[in-house]
Amino acid sequence: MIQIENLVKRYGSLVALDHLNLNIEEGEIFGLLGPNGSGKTTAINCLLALLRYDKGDIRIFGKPMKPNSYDIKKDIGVVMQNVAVFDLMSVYENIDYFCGLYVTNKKKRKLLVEEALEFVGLSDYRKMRPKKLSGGLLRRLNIACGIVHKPKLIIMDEPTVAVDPQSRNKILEGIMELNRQGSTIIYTSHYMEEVEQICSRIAIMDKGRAIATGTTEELKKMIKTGEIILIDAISLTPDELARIQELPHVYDVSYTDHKLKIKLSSGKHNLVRVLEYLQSEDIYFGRVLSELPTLNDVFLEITGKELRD
Ligand SMILES: Nc1ncnc2c1ncn2[C@@H]1O[C@H](COP(=O)(O)OP(=O)(O)OP(=O)(O)O)[C@@H](O)[C@H]1O
Repeated sequence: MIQIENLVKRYGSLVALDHLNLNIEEGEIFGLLGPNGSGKTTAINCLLALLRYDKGDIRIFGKPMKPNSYDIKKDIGVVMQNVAVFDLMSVYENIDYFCGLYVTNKKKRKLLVEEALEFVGLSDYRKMRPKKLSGGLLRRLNIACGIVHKPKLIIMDEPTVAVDPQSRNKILEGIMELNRQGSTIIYTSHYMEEVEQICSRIAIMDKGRAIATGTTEELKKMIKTGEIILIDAISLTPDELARIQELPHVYDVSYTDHKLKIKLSSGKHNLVRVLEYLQSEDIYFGRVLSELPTLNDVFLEITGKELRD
């Protein structure tokens, strides 16, 4: 559905997109995950031909995307990072206005606006002006305006930033529902939990490049870490620490403030082996946690820095 090839965008001497390559298939919820400044919004703006770029090719629905590609644009719904609605119009009028940009038939429009209101849970707020809505409800209105015409492709740029948990869940459920109804979705975020929860495939972005692309499982298999064991309230001698380092699959051990963190590659019985060793040496310990790697670990291992700010 979308092909981005070798996309380069510079702002003066700053390279915001550095030969970005992406391939997005019909039916996906495709996540662009990256820290602030990694180039997600720039990529979206180039994709929508809102921003000129220096090099590269963008094709949507098999056709080259240009600023005047209205035949392509009519099938795209956009929910931008900054809320863009009219303060002097009510909730209903706002959604109706955006719908009217695509749908001229009044009857059909009324039906679509009612559906969008229901969909984002704003039916009871239809007469309210946007200024009276809470931050979360305002975001939901922003979404309703972007999706009301039922586009084939929906692009959402960080729609849950600074949103309360209730609205966030509503938004995430809504995105999955839109996808079930047939829309392909591109979703940018710097929240790895959200992206893991809803996206069928993810491109991890850093410094304007997609440094890894795949399903959550595929991304996690790209790194050495298969399991992380955390043990609290433990006292170890340097010898004992060295023995733990030698256990099978262990490749990194850190020990500070009586907290032990062991990184292991995937393998059966990793935790059992560690616990058996501690027991055999009569070493006391507190809480034990065994965690699977997160997308933050993927980012950390590939870039050497944390995904979180
Ligand atoms: N109009 C602009 N002029 C100059 N530099 C810009 C402009 N827009 C973005 N940049 C820079 O380009 C880089 C990529 O920014 P972009 O907004 O695309 O990142 P992002 O991943 O969307 O970040 P965020 O999550 O903060 O929105 C950043 O270093 C940013 O400072």
